Amino acid sequence: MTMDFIDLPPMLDATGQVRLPGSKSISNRTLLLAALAEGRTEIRDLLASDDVERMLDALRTLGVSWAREGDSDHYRVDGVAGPFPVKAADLFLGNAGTAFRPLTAALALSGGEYRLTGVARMHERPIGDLVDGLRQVGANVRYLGVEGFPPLHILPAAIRPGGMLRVRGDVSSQFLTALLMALPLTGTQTTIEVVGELISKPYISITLDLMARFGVEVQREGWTRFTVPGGARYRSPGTLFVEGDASSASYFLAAGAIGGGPVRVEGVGRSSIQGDVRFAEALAELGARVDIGDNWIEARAPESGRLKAFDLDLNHIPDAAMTLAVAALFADGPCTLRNIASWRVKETDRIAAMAKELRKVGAAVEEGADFLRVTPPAKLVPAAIDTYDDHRMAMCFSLVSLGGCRVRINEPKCVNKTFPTYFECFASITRPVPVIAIDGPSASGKGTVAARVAAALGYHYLDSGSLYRLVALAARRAELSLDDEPALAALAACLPARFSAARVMLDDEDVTDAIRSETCSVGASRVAALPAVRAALLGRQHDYRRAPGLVAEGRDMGSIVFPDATVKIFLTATVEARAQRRYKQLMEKGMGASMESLLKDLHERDARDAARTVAPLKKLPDAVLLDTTKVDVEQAVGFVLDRVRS
Ligand SMILES: Nc1ncnc2c1ncn2[C@@H]1O[C@H](COP(=O)(O)OP(=O)(O)O)[C@@H](O)[C@H]1O
Ligand SMILES: Nc1ccn([C@H]2C[C@H](O)[C@@H](COP(=O)(O)OP(=O)(O)O)O2)c(=O)n1
Repeated sequence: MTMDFIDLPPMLDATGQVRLPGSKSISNRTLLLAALAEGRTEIRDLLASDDVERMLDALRTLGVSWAREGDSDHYRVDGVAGPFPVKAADLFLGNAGTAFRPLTAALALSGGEYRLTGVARMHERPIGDLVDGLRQVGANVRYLGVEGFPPLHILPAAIRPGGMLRVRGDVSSQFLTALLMALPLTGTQTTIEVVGELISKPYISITLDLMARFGVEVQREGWTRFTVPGGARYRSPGTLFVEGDASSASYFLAAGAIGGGPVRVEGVGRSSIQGDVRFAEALAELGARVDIGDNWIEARAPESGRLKAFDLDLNHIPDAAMTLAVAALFADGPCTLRNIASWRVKETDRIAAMAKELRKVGAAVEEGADFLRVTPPAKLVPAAIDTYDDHRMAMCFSLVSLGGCRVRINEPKCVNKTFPTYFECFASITRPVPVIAIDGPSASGKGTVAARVAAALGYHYLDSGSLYRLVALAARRAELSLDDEPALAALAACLPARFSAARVMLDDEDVTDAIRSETCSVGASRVAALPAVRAALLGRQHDYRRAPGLVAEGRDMGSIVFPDATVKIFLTATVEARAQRRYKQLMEKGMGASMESLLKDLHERDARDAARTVAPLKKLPDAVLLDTTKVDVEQAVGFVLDRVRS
C-alpha cells in the first residue's frame, strides 16, 4: 500500500474565520439519547464524520429509524422509547469510543444478544471498568478476545437495578457517561459511585446536560456520586442544535496565537457546554490575546509576538491539550503538560506518539507516565509526521507550518474521524510563503530576470540550475561516472554547497565561475536527467521557501518543485536570440566561444531537457508565457512584477 500524505508549505501567517463542524461528543450522545427517547428529535448541525457514521449505522441496525434532510447536517430520529427493539445484532464500531462505550451499556440493559467489534486499535482500548459496572446490575457481558478489552459479546440477562454500583473514573470518563446514559432504561433509581479520581470531568458535564435536555435530571454529589432517578424516561426535546466542536476549535485558535491572527471560530463560545472551550483560557495563559463571545472565540498572537512557556495541569481538557503540546514548539522556553495519563488509552498512545513526532521537528521531549515536557528547538526541522490513525495527531502537526517550516502529514485522511474538511479549513486561514516560479530553456534570461524580481520584492532567490551544475562538478572531482545514478544521488543528497553573497561555494572553495564552464553545463544536463538525483535535490530546493517569499528559476519550478507557486512564468526566446546572449555573456567574461557551437549546443540541450522522462522542460497550462526575443530585461522584469502584484 502506498503512503498517502499532504505537504504543507511554510506559512506566512494565519488569519480569518472558520465555521466549526459539529461536536463529536455532543453528536454521538444526542443520537443515542434521541434513539432511546420517546418521540421524534430534530437534530441540527450534526457532525458528518466517521465516528458519527458508526453510531448512525449501529442505530439503524438496532431498529431505530432516522433520516437525513437531503445533503444537510440536519437529521430526524424517531426514538424507540426504551430498549432497542432489535434483539440480536452484530455491530462494527470502528475506532469510535463515543459509540462503543455508550452502546455497550445501553445494549447490556436491552435484553438481547449482541456482538460489538471495532478496528484493531479499538480492541486495545480498555473497557473492563465499564463491564464490571454493568455486571453489578446483572448484565451478561463477555470478552471475545482479551479479558478487559473489546470485542464483546452481550447476552440477555436478568437486570437487577437499584441500589449502588461502583465504577472506576480514573481511566476513561466514558465509562461513567455510558452507565449514566443507559441506566434510565431500567426505570429504577440507581446510584453510581465513582472509585478513584474522576478524570475529564467536563465530559461528564456534557452527558448530564444532554440527559437533562432529554428529561432525565441526574443528582450529583460532587464528582463522586451520581443518582439516576426512578421512573425516569427520555423524552425528545423537539429540536436540538449541536454546538461546534470545541476540540476542533483548538487548532484554529492556536493558529491565530502562533500565526498572528486574529483567527475566529464560530460555533462555540461562552455558552458552550463543552469543557474544551477552556482551551481558550490555557491559550491566554500562554500570552495569546483571546476574545470570547456567546457563540465565537477569537485568538491573536501575544503582544510580544511569542508564546510564553507553560506548566499546566490539563486533566480537564485532555483532547485540546494535544494542541498545546505542538504550541509548545513556539514558546519561549520548556513547557510541561501534566496529568494527561488518559492520552495513553486514546486513538493511539498519544504521549508516546506526540513525543516521537515532536522530536522529529527538532524539539527535545521528556516523556513520563502522565506528563510531557517539551523544549522548543531553536529552529524547526522539516519532517514527515506519522499520524497513528489519530485525527488529532494530523490536525495538531499542521501548526508546524506556521513556524516557517514545511511539514508532511502522513495518512491525512485520519481527520475524517471528526473533521473531514480540516485541511481545507486550515488552508482557508493560512497564507503560504509565496513562490514565483520562472522556468524556461537555457539563456532565455531566467537567471537575470529572477534575480532582479527577487531584489525588487525583497524575496529569496533560488537558481536551481546551479545545484545540478554543482552535482556535475562534485562528481567530476570525485571521479564518479555520470551514469552511476545511485552514487550521484548520494552525492546530491549531501552536497557540501553554500551560497553566500552571489558566490557559490563547494566545501570551502569558490566555484562560482567553475560551475559555468562548458563541461559543467554538459554534465549538469546529464545528471539532471537522473530521477534519483532530482529526488535528492528536492528537499534542498524546498528549503529556500522562506518568508517573505521566493523567486525560483529552472526547468521544473512550477511543475514539480513548487506546484503551488503563486505565479508561474515560462520564459523563452528564439534559439538564435539565446545563442547571441550566451555569446555576449561569454565574451564579457573573457571566455572564448563560437556562435556555431553555441547554437548547436543549445539545440542539443533544449532537446535533452525537453525529451527526458522526469520533469521535462515544457510550458504547463497554468504558466504564463513570456517570450523575450524582442523584449529587454527591464520590460521582462516589469512583466513579472505586474503578474505578482495583480
Ligand atoms: N529580455 C531579456 N531578458 C532576460 N535576459 C536578457 C534579455 N535580453 C538579453 N538578456 C541577457 O541574456 C543573458 C542570459 O541570461 P541568463 O539569465 O543567464 O539566462 P538563463 O538563466 O535563462 O540561462 C544575460 O546576459 C541577460 O542579460
Ligand atoms: N530546475 C532545473 C534547473 C536546471 N536543470 C538542468 C538543465 C540544465 O541542463 C542544467 C543547468 O541549468 P542552468 O539553468 O544553470 O542552465 P542554463 O544557464 O539555463 O544553461 O540543469 C534542470 O533540469 N532542472
